[in-house]
Amino acid sequence: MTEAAARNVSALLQQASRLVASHDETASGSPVMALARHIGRQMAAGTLPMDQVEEIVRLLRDRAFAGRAHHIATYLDGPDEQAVTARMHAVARRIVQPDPDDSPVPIARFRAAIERSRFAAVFTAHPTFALANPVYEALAELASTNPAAPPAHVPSFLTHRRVGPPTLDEEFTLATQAIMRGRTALDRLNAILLSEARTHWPQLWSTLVPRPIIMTSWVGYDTDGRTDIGWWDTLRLRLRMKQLQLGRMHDQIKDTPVANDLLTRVSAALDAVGAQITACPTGPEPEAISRFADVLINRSTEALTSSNDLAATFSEAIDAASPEDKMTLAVARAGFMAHGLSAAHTHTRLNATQLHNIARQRLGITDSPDIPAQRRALISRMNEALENVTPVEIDFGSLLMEQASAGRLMMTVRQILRHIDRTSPIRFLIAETETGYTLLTALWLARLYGVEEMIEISPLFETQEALENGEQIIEEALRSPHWRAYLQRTRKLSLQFGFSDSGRYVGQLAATYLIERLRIKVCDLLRKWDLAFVEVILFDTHGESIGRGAHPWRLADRFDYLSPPHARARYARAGIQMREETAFQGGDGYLLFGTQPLADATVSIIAEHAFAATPLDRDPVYDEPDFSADFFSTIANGMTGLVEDPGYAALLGAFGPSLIDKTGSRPSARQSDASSTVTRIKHPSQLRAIPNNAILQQLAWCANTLQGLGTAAARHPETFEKYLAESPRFRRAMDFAAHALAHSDHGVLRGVIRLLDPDLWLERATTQSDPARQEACLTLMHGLENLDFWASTQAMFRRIQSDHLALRRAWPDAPRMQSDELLLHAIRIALIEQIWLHSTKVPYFSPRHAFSRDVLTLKVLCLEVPGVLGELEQIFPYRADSGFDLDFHEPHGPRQEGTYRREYTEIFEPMQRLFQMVREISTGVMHHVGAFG
Ligand SMILES: C=C(OP(=O)(O)O)C(=O)O
Repeated sequence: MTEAAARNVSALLQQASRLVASHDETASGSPVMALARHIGRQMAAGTLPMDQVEEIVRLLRDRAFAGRAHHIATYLDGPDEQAVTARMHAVARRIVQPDPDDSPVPIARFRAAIERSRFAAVFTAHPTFALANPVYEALAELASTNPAAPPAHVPSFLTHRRVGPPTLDEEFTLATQAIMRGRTALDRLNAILLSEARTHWPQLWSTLVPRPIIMTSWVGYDTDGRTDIGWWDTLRLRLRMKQLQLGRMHDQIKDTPVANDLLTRVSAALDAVGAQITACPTGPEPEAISRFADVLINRSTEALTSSNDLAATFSEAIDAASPEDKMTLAVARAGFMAHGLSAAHTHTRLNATQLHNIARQRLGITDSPDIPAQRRALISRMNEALENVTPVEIDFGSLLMEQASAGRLMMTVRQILRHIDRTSPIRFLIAETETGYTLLTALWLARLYGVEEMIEISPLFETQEALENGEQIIEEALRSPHWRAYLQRTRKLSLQFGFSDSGRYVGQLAATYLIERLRIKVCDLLRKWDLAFVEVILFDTHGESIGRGAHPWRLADRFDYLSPPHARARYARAGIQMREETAFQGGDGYLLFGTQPLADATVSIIAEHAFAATPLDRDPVYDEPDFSADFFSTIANGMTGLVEDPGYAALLGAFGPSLIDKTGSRPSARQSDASSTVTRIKHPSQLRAIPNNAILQQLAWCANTLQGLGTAAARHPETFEKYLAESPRFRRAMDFAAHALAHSDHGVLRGVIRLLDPDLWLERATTQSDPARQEACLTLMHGLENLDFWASTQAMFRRIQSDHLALRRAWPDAPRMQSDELLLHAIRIALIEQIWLHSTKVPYFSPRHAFSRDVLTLKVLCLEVPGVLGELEQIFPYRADSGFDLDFHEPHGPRQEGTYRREYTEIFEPMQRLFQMVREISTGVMHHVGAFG
């Protein structure tokens, strides 16, 4: 860093620290705005040139990056090799000997404990791939070195941003790299479980096939709200998973001489699967599909269609192996049998409306499931359909012709189960389920295609309606004899809870309370319907950030927060088996599997959680259910009020979306079958949860974690304080609020809102003596008047701030944003102002298509800078076209090159650089928050 930049950054940091120290919640102006103004003036005066700003931003970003690396290490309690091994051994010993003063359990009990999958890590492609891949890698590497403090030196990258959003294939590659590390960590755990067994049961241990923890993926199979994944993509990626699984096993056993038969079989299967992948179509082309069908179907025996096909050969090889090879083979078998013919299990997903569509098309059911009064009739019609349905055989031609997306997905599932892997069940997740009718429709469709026994139909509870009425939804289905028979046969009930969608509507803290309540009610329901023998699979799709339900400080706490010990104990007491599943989401979540030491540490903590004893511990918060109900419903009221506040949508839609890069192949808005895209956000539901939350983080107000909390705390100040100190469950929830407060600042939010206020620009125009500058401020004032964000955002700010003041009164020592982060925000406000002001210097141009001067102003105010610069490049071409150098069959004459070079160097290029820094700051903010979205 240059000396001048270093001087500037230290002066700015001092100012930011003074702001933090002043704790001035009540200041009527915005101190952050004052800092931003100071930066802006220095930039305009040239005492803080752009290259220094860039240096300062990178410095602050790198410090945040170092802090994040350290945070990941502490999140995993230090990925230290010895500690991880010790943790895994302790788990194994506890299973063998739950009571250290008693003798070991019989092998049958040990077998029952480890041969049941009790936890799944689900790798999802949620779009949180916010950083460039080498930056993620560096972050994981630094975290793996287990620094006792944030590292002093970090790799210097010009930018932490991606070049562009990842494609589905890239997401798949990143997911499978993480999954493979997870599998290696599972092997390590399984080896420890087996060696512990060997010391107790030297003759029998090698008959054990542990699978307590498994890996699962939905990358390529989750089609909820996206129309860009064709069934051929799903099949191709599913075959790739098979190839990875077989290849992995091949490598594990290739040096064990007794496994020759096995190796020959696996090599042949790999050849066949390779050919199937090569033949995969890339679109709905009948001839290509017919060729694919030939290879897929006619080589399926060679490619293996069940892991059981290898069971006998595996056992023979293990029996014949040397003691050392026995362990190698037993571990390989465990991983293979636990996952079937895939590197990870398969979760597919679609939206409830897609199922309703197919029922309308095929069964003529036109009533709307959204109208409660019509549901009883709908359900009875679906029961009739279930009664009368006759399974149909399909081929790829049927799939090719199918128009309904739900039909296509179920047929794809059928083809996987028929030709790729017959014995591994497939999860069928249904987003936005709000009625039991949806579940019965899925069952009807599964029965139609003959896959009922092999799919795990799972509602996803994520809307407010679903969280509040989840038990009625399940009971609606349970009243159907078909649904009960389905549960009895499969002996499983799968449920999914969406933490971020629910959190953004009712508030993150209220959502987890509702989810916990629902979990307990499901336990009661199963007993009521004599289905306590059914295993309950609870899949939590939380993300890595607090806004998406991830505990901010420790992975162990994250598990206890998602799945509170109290609820687990209720299941244990009712004798109901439970499998927990938890999401590791694309980009951020894969970091916890980003190197082998991190993956090992993560799996060891999962193992500790999965085998933790579940006594019905006394947590005082459960003694006062009235307090919890009132406290969390006050939060829900506060948040639902905010969600409906037009100022909130205006805030999210103003320039928030432009602060973040596109971070995945999934669109930011839910798409429907009849896809439509939203231009201006009128309601938060027009955004998906991740961008919604990411925008809040960038605007420095984690509203979805904080809103309503102040009012709730103010209603019960003493109880609030008491539970903060005494209740682990309550304390964990408040850790979310603490983290949110550490990364929220009312001054920044106020600053952003003030920026959108035409009054501010009028005031600035009034104080300007330079007529050009005055005109510039007035242009921005008019533009903001047209956008009309100001009145509603200011009203919304009053709502937020009054709740916040109540929270600070109830919790005076709650954390605050620190100076580095505050300074990043202040710089960004200054940069935004500079971009806006530069845009007013664009010379007159006649409107081109729909792009006029007014449109330019509006788009720049919403920071749609790349699009605007693209248009301006057409209007003011400043680059010579290489075509001008062609031979035009006369002597080469002069070219009027660079006509608009001045505009380029004085307006467009600075705007471009400023905007790049605006987005670079976003990566710094993300490092502080510890996640995207
Ligand atoms: C399931 C969720 O994510 P999404 O629906 O955005 O995939 C959620 O966590 O709310």
